Amino acid sequence: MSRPSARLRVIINHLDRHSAGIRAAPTSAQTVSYGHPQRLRYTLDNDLLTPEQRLFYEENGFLLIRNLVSTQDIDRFRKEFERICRQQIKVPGLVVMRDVAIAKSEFVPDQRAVSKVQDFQEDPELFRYCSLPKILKYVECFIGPNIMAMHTMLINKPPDAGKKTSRHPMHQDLHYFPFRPVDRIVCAWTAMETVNRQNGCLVVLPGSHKGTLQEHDYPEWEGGVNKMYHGVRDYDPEHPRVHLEMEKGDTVFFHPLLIHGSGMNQTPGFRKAISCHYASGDCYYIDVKGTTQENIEKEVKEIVARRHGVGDEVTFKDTWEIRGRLVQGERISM
Ligand SMILES: CC(C)CC(=O)SCCNC(=O)CCNC(=O)[C@H](O)C(C)(C)COP(=O)(O)OP(=O)(O)OC[C@H]1O[C@@H](n2cnc3c(N)ncnc32)[C@H](O)[C@@H]1OP(=O)(O)O
Ligand SMILES: Nc1ncnc2c1ncn2[C@@H]1O[C@H](COP(=O)(O)OP(=O)(O)OP(=O)(O)O)[C@@H](O)[C@H]1O
Ligand SMILES: O=C(O)CCC(=O)C(=O)O
Ligand SMILES: [Fe+2]
Ligand SMILES: [Mg+2]
Repeated sequence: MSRPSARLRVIINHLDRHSAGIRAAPTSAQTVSYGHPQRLRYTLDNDLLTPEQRLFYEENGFLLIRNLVSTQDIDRFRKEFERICRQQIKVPGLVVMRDVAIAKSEFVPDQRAVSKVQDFQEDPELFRYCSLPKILKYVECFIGPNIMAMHTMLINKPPDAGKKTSRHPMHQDLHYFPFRPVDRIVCAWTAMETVNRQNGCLVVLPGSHKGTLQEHDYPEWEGGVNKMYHGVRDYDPEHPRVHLEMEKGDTVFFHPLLIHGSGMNQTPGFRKAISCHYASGDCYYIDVKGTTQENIEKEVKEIVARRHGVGDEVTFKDTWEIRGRLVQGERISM
């Protein structure tokens, strides 16, 4: 086997060939602090990723690690989710979402109708996922040692009710985030059971993380679209895509500009996954006024106003600052 440094050089040469003219010339400060100036842009120097894994993330915007989270942990997360659905515990701040096809029907929804819980940062059992050392070791490779858990979800994709509302339109997660820099944000998404095309696995557009943030809107889907499920406008269904079929415990890390979605669940089971979006403790908030993110800011503020009876004094930034939790290192500017 060749020495890692030699293999890394091969990767850097490869990246140079493929990105000539795309990246700005590095400043001398960047040359000093990174060693591989601006070439390995999406990953940081670390002892965990192989050069091949680094190159894969650099080029594709995601990295799939098989069998990362133990069956025991996942079974505990599932039990806790069931306790929440049965309303045996109440978690402050938790958002429980039902599929729009069920929410809008006469049918009185029982616990099986929960399609997603979000913001479980106050549930110690579910939040354990966000602090798992094996997850954080990977997260550190992308965003560095100061790690904030910004957004948490357990997705329980329901059997499609016949209107294709169980789909998640193609989107970039950055659309929802008023913080930067973009390359110091990463999502960890773990399959809680076999996830395949039948039950609606993640679908990604490899390399789309190298683009910019696109305009997002509700897709024009006949059967309806779930609240806040914006999709990239002018999505081209012909674009090459990859279906990420995963087994229980497999975990994918992906960049917030990676265009992704998930297909409909054509099985009778509820497809489960748990995820957390992390940002570096030295990220900073931006004002989204005048940007494509204005529409999601408006919607979030309306929901917060309705739920908490507050007005304009609660900002988009506030809603993120309140939810963010430090899981490693220092909270510097978040
Ligand atoms: C990277 C990451 C950030 C990306 C994402 O997370 S994308 C998805 C983002 N999703 C969210 O943030 C969750 C948003 N959902 C929520 O906040 C809630 O579930 C709400 C939609 C506000 C509903 O909550 P809640 O008020 O408790 O429910 P209610 O039963 O009282 O319903 C109030 C009105 O909302 C409607 N509704 C409920 N669930 C959905 C739905 N899934 N899609 C569309 N409309 C829905 C419901 O029918 C009702 O409408 P009206 O009867 O007032 O017309
Ligand atoms: N018009 C559209 N706009 C935005 N996203 C779309 C559109 N059509 C499909 N998608 C998205 O593309 C992804 C794949 O959807 P689809 O329902 O075809 O699933 P699939 O996994 O390809 O299923 P199958 O195996 O049946 O082809 C999902 O994220 C879906 O929401
Ligand atoms: O689990 C899924 O279907 C993907 C959800 C997703 O991408 C999101 O909520 O941002
Ligand atoms: Fe997403
Ligand atoms: Mg399809």
